[in-house]
Amino acid sequence: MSEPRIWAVLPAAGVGRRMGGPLPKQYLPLAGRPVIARTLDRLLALPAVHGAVVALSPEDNHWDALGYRHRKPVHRVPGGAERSDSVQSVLHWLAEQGGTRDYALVHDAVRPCVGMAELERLIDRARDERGGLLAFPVRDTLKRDDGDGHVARTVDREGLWHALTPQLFPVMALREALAKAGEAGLTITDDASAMEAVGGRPRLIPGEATNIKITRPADLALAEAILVAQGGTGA
Ligand SMILES: Nc1ccn([C@@H]2O[C@H](COP(=O)(O)OP(=O)(O)OP(=O)(O)O)[C@@H](O)[C@H]2O)c(=O)n1
Ligand SMILES: C[C@](O)(CO)[C@H](O)COP(=O)(O)O
Repeated sequence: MSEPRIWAVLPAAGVGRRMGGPLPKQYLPLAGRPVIARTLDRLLALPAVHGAVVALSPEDNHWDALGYRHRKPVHRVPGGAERSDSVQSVLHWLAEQGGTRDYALVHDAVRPCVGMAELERLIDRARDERGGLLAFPVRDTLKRDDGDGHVARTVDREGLWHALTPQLFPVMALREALAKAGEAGLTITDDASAMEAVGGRPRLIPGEATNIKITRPADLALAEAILVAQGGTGA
């Protein structure tokens, strides 16, 4: 029997409401190369990653124009209404293609600054049933508001982490967890929260604050500065 493979799973079917503008943010140029192409380049550079599956909006008319090519396989599937639906669509496809023993390395298409060291750390430490996610501890003092623009109290930040992507889980376990969370009507903003909802305790693997998600316009300049600092703006 062949070894289980790791697939990069890229939810890329969002419209970028907070970014605004006509072009979805995953296709915006970042230091001269589209965001999604930079993200794919980094994930596919990992020897442990077999290939990628990208979830695109059914209305997407930008992917083909991108002409993304790689020596590893890159597949596309239709995404869904929510990020979790897009991830689920990829997992269904992988299961249908015989990937029931494989792993999903789920990564936002709009996190192009993910570093090779943190990627390798996640794969080294979380390639098992428990799985894991990149994250970093909350550094700032946290305030709870009173709903009227004033501080109600300061929140203890001890033990709180920012959840990043990638997040690494077995394809079938994540598929089942997302289905159960959906049936229960839970709001699932990341893949780990679906695993948690069915009793999982994913590993927190130290990630970098530079692994930002491009969400708002100012994030583009920040991402470019991070790429320059990493020495990684080459197209
Ligand atoms: N129905 C959706 C919604 C989001 N995503 C993807 O999930 C990632 C993280 O989501 P987010 O930053 O929230 O992207 P958008 O949904 O595009 O942004 P916004 O919430 O501002 O509209 C992005 O790569 C986005 O394309 C997806 O595949 N399918
Ligand atoms: C998946 C994610 O990027 C982890 O931080 C995040 O949960 C997406 O959150 P958003 O609020 O939908 O942008």
